[in-house]
Amino acid sequence: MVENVDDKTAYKNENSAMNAITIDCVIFGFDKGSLEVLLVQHAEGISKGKWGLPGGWIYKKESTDNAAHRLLNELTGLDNIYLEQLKAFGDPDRFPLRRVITIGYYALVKREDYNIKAGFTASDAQWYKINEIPDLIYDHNEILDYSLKHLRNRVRQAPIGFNLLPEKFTLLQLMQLYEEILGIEMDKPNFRRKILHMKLLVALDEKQQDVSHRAAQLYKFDPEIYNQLTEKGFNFVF
Ligand SMILES: O=P(O)(O)OC[C@H]1O[C@@H](O)[C@H](O)[C@@H]1O
Repeated sequence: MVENVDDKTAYKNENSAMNAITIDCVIFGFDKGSLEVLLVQHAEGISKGKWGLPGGWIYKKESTDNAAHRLLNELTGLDNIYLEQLKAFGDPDRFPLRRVITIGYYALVKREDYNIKAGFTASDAQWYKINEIPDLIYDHNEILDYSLKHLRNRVRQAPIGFNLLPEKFTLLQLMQLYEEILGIEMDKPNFRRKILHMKLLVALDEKQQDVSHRAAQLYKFDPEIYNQLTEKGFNFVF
């Protein structure tokens, strides 16, 4: 029990906390081989007309996790997303009017599985390619950069991102997924050797269909090894 804090002070502190903590969500989407981020255009307030990450204020009787899901849903229509908390961004000058700390959340989704619809305080919601991000409000470009670095570390340690591919895929599709998320170019024979060495893939007795070039072999993930690697983690060095 904290001493010397009367009810009035506690009430004041609770109110000030509600005005000093916000949520921001970085939603990465993968679509046709390209990595994108979901942004919203503000319809009101000091950032009217500008683009930023979907986020905002937390209700008094709401957990931060619930606030993240609610805000994302109200602003963009996205629902049932697995959001992971990233970290708090607390630069004293990050918000122009007063001290506001924001809690970052992030997710990586298959774009085609979701429909976007702007609502609440957003006039528009759009996916932006990762290398075509405009100037965002407040510190949102920094939050996005931090999230991207985090995502890049994560894909080297766990088989996240694999669920962005179709059930049956070619080695080239898998390599392109890694290249796009990591923002690097890979050597195909090297990638092939290393990925096959992990025994994570099952070669199918099937080839690509309806392609103009030479049809490539199709693979799928071995679910048992996939789960083992998800639990234990790995170190993907290409
Ligand atoms: O929606 P407004 O009031 O412009 O933004 C206020 C706060 O909500 C968050 O998204 C921002 O990062 C900021 O911390």
